[in-house]
Parts: sequence; C-alpha cells; structure tokens
Amino acid sequence: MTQDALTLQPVKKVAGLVNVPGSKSLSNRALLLAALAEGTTTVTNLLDSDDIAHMLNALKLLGVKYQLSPDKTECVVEGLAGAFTQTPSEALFLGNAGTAMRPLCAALAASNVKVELTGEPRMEERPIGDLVDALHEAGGNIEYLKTTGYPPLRINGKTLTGGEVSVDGSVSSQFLTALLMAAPLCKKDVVINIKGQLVSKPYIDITLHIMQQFGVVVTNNNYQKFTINAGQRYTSPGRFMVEGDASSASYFLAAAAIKGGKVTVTGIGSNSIQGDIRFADVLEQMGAQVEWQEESVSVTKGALNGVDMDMNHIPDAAMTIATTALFAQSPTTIRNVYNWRVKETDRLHAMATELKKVGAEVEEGEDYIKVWPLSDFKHTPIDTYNDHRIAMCFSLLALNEQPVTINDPGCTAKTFPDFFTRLATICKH
Ligand SMILES: O=C(O)C1=C[C@@H](OP(=O)(O)O)[C@@H](O)[C@H](O)C1
Ligand SMILES: C=C(OP(=O)(O)O)C(=O)O
Repeated sequence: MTQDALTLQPVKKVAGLVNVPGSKSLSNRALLLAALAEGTTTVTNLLDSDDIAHMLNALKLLGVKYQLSPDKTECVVEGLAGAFTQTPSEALFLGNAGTAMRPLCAALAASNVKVELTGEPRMEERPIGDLVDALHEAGGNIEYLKTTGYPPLRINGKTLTGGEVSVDGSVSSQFLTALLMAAPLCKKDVVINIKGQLVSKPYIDITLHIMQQFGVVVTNNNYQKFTINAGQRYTSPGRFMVEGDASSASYFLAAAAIKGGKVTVTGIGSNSIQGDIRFADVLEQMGAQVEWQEESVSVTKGALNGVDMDMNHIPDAAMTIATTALFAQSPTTIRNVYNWRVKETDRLHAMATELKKVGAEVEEGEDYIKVWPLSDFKHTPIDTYNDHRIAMCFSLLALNEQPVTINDPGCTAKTFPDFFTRLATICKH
C-alpha cells in the first residue's frame, strides 16, 4: 500500500547524535543460522523491518520456534540442530528481500521439505538462475514456477549433497553467500569455484564472519575458491549482537558532510564488519572530516569535491554518494555498479531519471553514473520506485534551499521504517 507523499522542509543545519537500527544483512543471516544451529541463540539489536519480518514469517512456517521481544529487536531462537524438516502449510512469501530469498533457497534445497518461495512482483524480476544452477550441480532439485531464472520457485528438498560446484559471482554476491551458508547442511565437502568478477565482495566477509561465530570454518582461497569440509555443524554462540546498519548510517553521515555541524552515528564504528562503513572514507576523500570511534563515527562538513571511483564494494551506500554529489564542487563518477540494475528497481536508470528531474546534469552508463553539481534545484516530487534507498538518499535534497517531496515514503519500511523520524532529530530548520 502506498503512503501519501512527504514534504521535507529546507534544513539550515544538521547536528547531533543518531543511533541506527540493526544491520539488515546481519539480522537475516543471524536468524537463519540461529535456526539451523544446535542450541538456543538470543539475537539482540535485531532490525525490525519488512525484510526481517519476511525471514521471521518463513522460519515460523518452517517450524522454527522463537520468541520475539515486544519491540521486535530481540529474538530468542531455538535451533533445529540441522536442516529444516517441516514442510510449510503455505508458500513462503519473501517480499523483495534478497537476503531471505537467496539464502533460504539454498538452505531449503538441503532440507527434507517441499516448499514454494514467492515474492513481490519485483522479486520475480530479480535473477536467481546462477544460484539455482550451482545448487543443481550439487544435487539440488528446484523448479521455476513462472520464468526460468527467476522466482517464484518450488524446492523439492533434501537432494543437495555437496561436492564441487561453480557459481557466477558477477550478478549478486548473495548467490555465493547462500551456497556458503547452506554448505554445512550437505553430506559431502563443498567446494565452490567463482566464475566471473565477484561483486559486492565485502558481503562475503560478513557471511564468513557470522558463519565463524556459529562455529563453521570456511577456507577462502583468495575469493576464487571456498571449501567447507563436511561434518561441521552450526552451534549457537549463545548471544549474537547485530551491529547498527552501515548502509542506513550513510544518509546521516552524508547530511553532515553536506551541511554540517557535526553528526555522530552510534551503533556502528571502526570495528564494523560491514563493507558499507567504507562509505565514510568516500566522504573523507570528497573533503568531509571523519572521526572514528570503536562504536560510532562522526562527520563534519568540508568543501566537497567530486570523486571518480569504483564503488562496487559499497553498492548500497554508493547511492547516497549520487545525491551527495549534487552538493560538490566538481562532478562525481560512481563506477562498476552494473548490479544496481537488478536490485529493488533498475537503480541506475531510476537514479538518473530522478536526478535529472531536480535539474541535475547526469550521464547514465551501462555500469556507471556521472553526476554534476547542482545549484538550482527544482522542487518536483521524487518517485521512489518502491525502493527504500531512493527515498532515503533523495531526502538529502532538503539540505538545499528548497523543500523536497518524496512519493511513497513508506517504502523505507524494507530496511528502515522510522528513517524520517530519526532524520528529523538532527535537522534544524
Ligand atoms: O548479502 C547481503 O546482505 C547483501 C548483498 C548486496 O547485494 P548484491 O550482492 O546482490 O550486490 C547488497 O546490495 C544487499 O543489500 C545486501
Ligand atoms: C539491494 C538491497 O536489498 P536486497 O537485500 O533485497 O538485495 C538493498 O537493501 O539495497
């Protein structure tokens, strides 16, 4: 259901402290591994958002017992000590959550269940064929219910046995993440060879880190070959604390870089295991001042210059650079982001379209976007394409002299339901 448009009034200054909710990537990984682990896991600082709700609903239908705190940020999960065993009474609807669809697809292929995975219309356009091909190589039995290569899927489980497989890494790192997380459920050793350029690599580090927290060792041969020896089992670490979401932090840090005073984001800092924390380095390179603490990061305004950078390592936070670029003194080129085209929407085209609407000069390439600084903003409603990040990164336009109107602001519920409320706490009008 779409919400009424939201108009943000021009902001004179930003300053203060803002805490970001838990990481989406870590929340959904932690829930899945807690479900498969031996023992009970208390997941704390869990993100409460649509993507996590889809994972939780799926786990419930698969017979996983858990208790969610009233504010939904703590979840005590009773692990199954192995693969899923309960065939759900209905299809698992996973919205548009890539971090639910891809990992569940692989884990269910290794489980003794028959299950359908469905999603929103956009999910039916988001590729999954490279993962399904790799799962078939390892013995999986997965059928496409509509279009070959895309959800919805039917999984006839328990056939995944392991062995040596290859997976194309050039469309989404989530395919490799899914294979890695399902590997300990297989009878045989699993060896995964990467074909093509592995995109969004830091998300693989998140996967390896959390698997290790749950007691599984993966041998990583230079991100080209991964080996998971058979006989390993997930074991609960007892408690698992989800760190704040680094991609969600990007909007507040960018606001400080554009407008100043000083904004401190808490819940995430120099110890973060999320690749998107490197967004702050890009701001620094553009001219902002960045201070690191172990559990927070602060940014102060600088005279911003454009940058020309490969941002494949920060695919989500890089969108925030595209709107920050409007406030710089020279053009910015964001390179090697072809996979923006297969996310919540075709993000390269959508970003270029909306940036042009506000009056910016933009060049949209096959795998890059170049954005020129803008002095004369046009107040025109921003279409958000059911993409939370478009809504959030265009909210930065309120740091100009004009108001900004965001259509369907409720789409931030995918990862950050109270984004606009938290943004307001650092804005002075
Ligand atoms: O593994 C993850 O948690 C994610 C990986 C990235 O996707 P791709 O690997 O498809 O780029 C990222 O964009 C997404 O928001 C979360
Ligand atoms: C690409 C994203 O989501 P997903 O996990 O659905 O891939 C995102 O959150 O920007």
